[in-house]
Amino acid sequence: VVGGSTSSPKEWPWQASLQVKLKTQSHVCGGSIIGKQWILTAAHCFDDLSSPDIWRIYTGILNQSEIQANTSFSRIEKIFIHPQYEISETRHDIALIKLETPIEFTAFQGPICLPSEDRGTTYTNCWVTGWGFTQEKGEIQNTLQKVRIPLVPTEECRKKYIQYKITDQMICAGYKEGGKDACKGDSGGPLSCNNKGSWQLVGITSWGDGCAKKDHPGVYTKVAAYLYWILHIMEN
Ligand SMILES: O=C1CSc2cc(C(=O)N[C@@H](Cc3ccccc3)C(=O)NCCc3cc(Cl)ccc3-n3cnnn3)ccc2N1
Repeated sequence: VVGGSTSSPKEWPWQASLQVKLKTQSHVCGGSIIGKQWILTAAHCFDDLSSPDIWRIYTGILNQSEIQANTSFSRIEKIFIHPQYEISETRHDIALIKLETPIEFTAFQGPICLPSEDRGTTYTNCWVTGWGFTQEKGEIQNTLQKVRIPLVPTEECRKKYIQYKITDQMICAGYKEGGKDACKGDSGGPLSCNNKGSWQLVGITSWGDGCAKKDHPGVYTKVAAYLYWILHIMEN
């Protein structure tokens, strides 16, 4: 996250850190708890890391330094990639993770609501969170960062991204002057919006042209456009 600040404990209890252990272990993507056995994230996180066995899912943590050899984590039972997603494409950048065992909900880890039906609700209090870089040439942060970012109307976003396709299943967020944005390591994480006191998972951090550049908003998978897919997978 560029231009953000340090989060407090229990502020974003749905935020997960999706890590891969090969010879070494590292944070790869963010994710959001949407059920006791379910994490919603981005499909591109699994582009060449598709085996469930190499993943370690950490929930209820604020600092990466809390992760030691003896820190508990969840294993992946199954990864559901959206059927229309294509590797290194931007469309349908959404994936559901089913955990091997359900996690308990506490003040430190618990679910965020899925948005209600896509009725064009205007969200005015949206935040991006993650352990990603604070600048393009940066590094993974120890403490979970947060930044408030306004949504950008799709038509305006299309004007900024002429050479890309901004679909109706994407949502843009950013400041005209830049300076605040998601960045490397934040993808898969939540764009959380507080609507009348309840936090809703409006977007999944997906892609952008650089980080926090003027006239280059971040692009998020619009969760409301995938409600039927999400609920179908969770129910079956
Ligand atoms: O310990 C480490 C070493 S460095 C490192 C890099 C990344 C990374 O590039 N992630 C990409 C996505 C990715 C994930 C897995 C494999 C390959 C790529 C990302 O977050 N990308 C974020 C994409 C993005 C989204 C928005 Cl909304 C706005 C701006 C951007 N950015 C544009 N340029 N940089 N960020 C993830 C974890 C990492 N952990």
